[in-house]
Amino acid sequence: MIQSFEYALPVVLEALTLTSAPSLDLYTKWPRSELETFETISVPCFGGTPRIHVIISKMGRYVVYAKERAVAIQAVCQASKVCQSVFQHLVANETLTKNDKSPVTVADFSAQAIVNTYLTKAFPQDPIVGEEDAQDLRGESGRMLREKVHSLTNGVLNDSEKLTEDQILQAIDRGNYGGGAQGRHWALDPIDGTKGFLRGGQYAVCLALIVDGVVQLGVMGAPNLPIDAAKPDGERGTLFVAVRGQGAFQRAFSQEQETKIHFADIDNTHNATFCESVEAGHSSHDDASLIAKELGITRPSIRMDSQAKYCSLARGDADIYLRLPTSKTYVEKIWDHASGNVLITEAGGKVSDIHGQPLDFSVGRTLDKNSGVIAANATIFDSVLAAVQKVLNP
Ligand SMILES: Nc1ncnc2c1ncn2[C@@H]1O[C@H](COP(=O)(O)O)[C@@H](OP(=O)(O)O)[C@H]1O
Ligand SMILES: [Mg+2]
Ligand SMILES: [Mg+2]
Ligand SMILES: [Mg+2]
Repeated sequence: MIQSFEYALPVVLEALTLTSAPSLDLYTKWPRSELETFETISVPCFGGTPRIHVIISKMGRYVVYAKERAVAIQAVCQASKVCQSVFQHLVANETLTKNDKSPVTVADFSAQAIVNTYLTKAFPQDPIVGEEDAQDLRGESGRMLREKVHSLTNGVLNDSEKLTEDQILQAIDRGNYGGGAQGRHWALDPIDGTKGFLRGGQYAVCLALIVDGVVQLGVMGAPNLPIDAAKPDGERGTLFVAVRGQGAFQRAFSQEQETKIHFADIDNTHNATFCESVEAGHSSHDDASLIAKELGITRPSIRMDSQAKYCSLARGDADIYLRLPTSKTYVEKIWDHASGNVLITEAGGKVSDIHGQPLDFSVGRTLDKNSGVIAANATIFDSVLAAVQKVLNP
């Protein structure tokens, strides 16, 4: 614990100069009395130097989110490991069909148990909105799955962190928070794109920190995404990180050095590439092709599962993401978009729903006030929105 302002100041400045101006603005608002709540931790840092010490605050408002960033990265990396190993050994009875007919696997449950365990250890007061719950793992009918999730989860946690079956069920069910507009909570999709995961396509472990209804931090692990889209057969396993006001970064799973990422330069939609879900039931392919025509796009769409689409845009592999409603009743979930949302804005993009409204993460577990999603480079966003509105006439 650092007690003295004089000692803390240079280290605070060192930490803040690593980030962009908004964080420096935060410093000026920092009440002197709160300096006593700082602690020093070691985190992977941006571009080059392997590790530095930074100061963090335990007070929600004035943090640079250094500890949150480091913990989220560790949790997502460990959960991604489980997904990778499960994929190689998944057997038929390790996948269930949920009430909404969507699939869930032992990897989804284990990834949620792992991330929630790390979050709870580091931030015991923070509630979590997680996609899965442990209902199907309880009782005699859930025994086989429960045992499998138990061994997978403990396979990743180190000796001092090992959990009993009951503790694993509790960890998963810590994701039952209702969300809302006040305070901090995490949003977790342990595997986004479970269908992609099952077919060997793209999927992502997606974790976001939401504070007073606004996404502040997003970390995504995409185990099947090539580190360089220009080398599709090259190394796979890419981690994406964004903190509001501090930029967007990617790194390989295999190393800690991060690279700053940004949308591709584009000023005309004719030259754009757009991406959409593989599943026509998640986003209307027919409407997307009409919108593409309206925008003068000639390149075929990139169909990709999961929030890897947001990642692809953020590093310039594609320019537009269209998620166009296929039914009037489906409501998007916050865990399907929270981490992608901050990644897009930090990489120079804009996100809205089909009405042009920002995604509202303050209304609970769902994006109840929104319909569909559009993301694009800020330079062409207005043209894309206009085309969406012309075609859908929402
Ligand atoms: N009718 C629907 N419309 C839009 N999204 C849907 C949907 N049914 C399911 N989804 C969501 O689509 C997500 C996958 O998105 P994508 O098509 O971009 O890969 C799923 O996440 P999970 O795989 O985490 O369940 C699920 O939450
Ligand atoms: Mg699901
Ligand atoms: Mg999802
Ligand atoms: Mg999921």
